[in-house]
Amino acid sequence: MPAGVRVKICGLGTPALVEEAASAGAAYVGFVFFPKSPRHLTLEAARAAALAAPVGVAKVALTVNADDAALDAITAEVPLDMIQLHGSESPERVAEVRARTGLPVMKAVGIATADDLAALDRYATAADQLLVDAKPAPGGPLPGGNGIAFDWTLLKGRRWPLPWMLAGGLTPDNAAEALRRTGARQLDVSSGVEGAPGEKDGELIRAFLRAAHA
Ligand SMILES: O=C(O)c1ccccc1N[C@@H]1O[C@H](COP(=O)(O)O)[C@@H](O)[C@H]1O
Repeated sequence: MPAGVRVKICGLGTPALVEEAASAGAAYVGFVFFPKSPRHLTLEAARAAALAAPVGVAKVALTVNADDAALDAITAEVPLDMIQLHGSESPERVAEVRARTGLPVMKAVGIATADDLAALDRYATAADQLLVDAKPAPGGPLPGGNGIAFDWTLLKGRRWPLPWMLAGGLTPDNAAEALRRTGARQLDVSSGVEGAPGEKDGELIRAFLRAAHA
């Protein structure tokens, strides 16, 4: 198991869960701003949760094709360290968001087949990090957070000149295998540490972090 693995726990909704994730060793905590998601937060709730993050734990806002007004409202209210773009934002839009917010941007790309990997290269100069996630089923309500894994063998021999995270269907039971099989040094998990959609489970969060850091 590689040392120094960094884990993002996404879709946290309360200060207590942020504290729990941080004390279990999360490097990033994620807050979802997407009304169709069961993890969507009001600005007020996100602010309270973000303020509970200890120094050194990166606070990430997840948005999906957010316009400037939405980004301005989020960044004005919530103390943040990174923006995660999880929609169909172009490389140009990634650069705009980076310039507008003054924050590093992580761009998510959905993978189902080898053909999807080319999209990652398009963001290599615009984004600060890449998030390699499973592609959602066609017509699905959420572009992520679906608990679906993709074929990790597609990543064999693939590397990018910027930090990247693996996401999609990760759980405490498959985190170690995911690290081993993909060479990822960062993992992002949401539904795999929930007891029900949108309901984070402290024991699952701790189990995931134990598995990733073992
Ligand atoms: O978590 C959500 O509700 C969500 C909504 C819209 C876009 C992305 C979302 N989550 C991200 O999806 C991946 C994978 O999640 P999962 O572990 O398979 O549930 C992860 O990067 C989340 O940040």
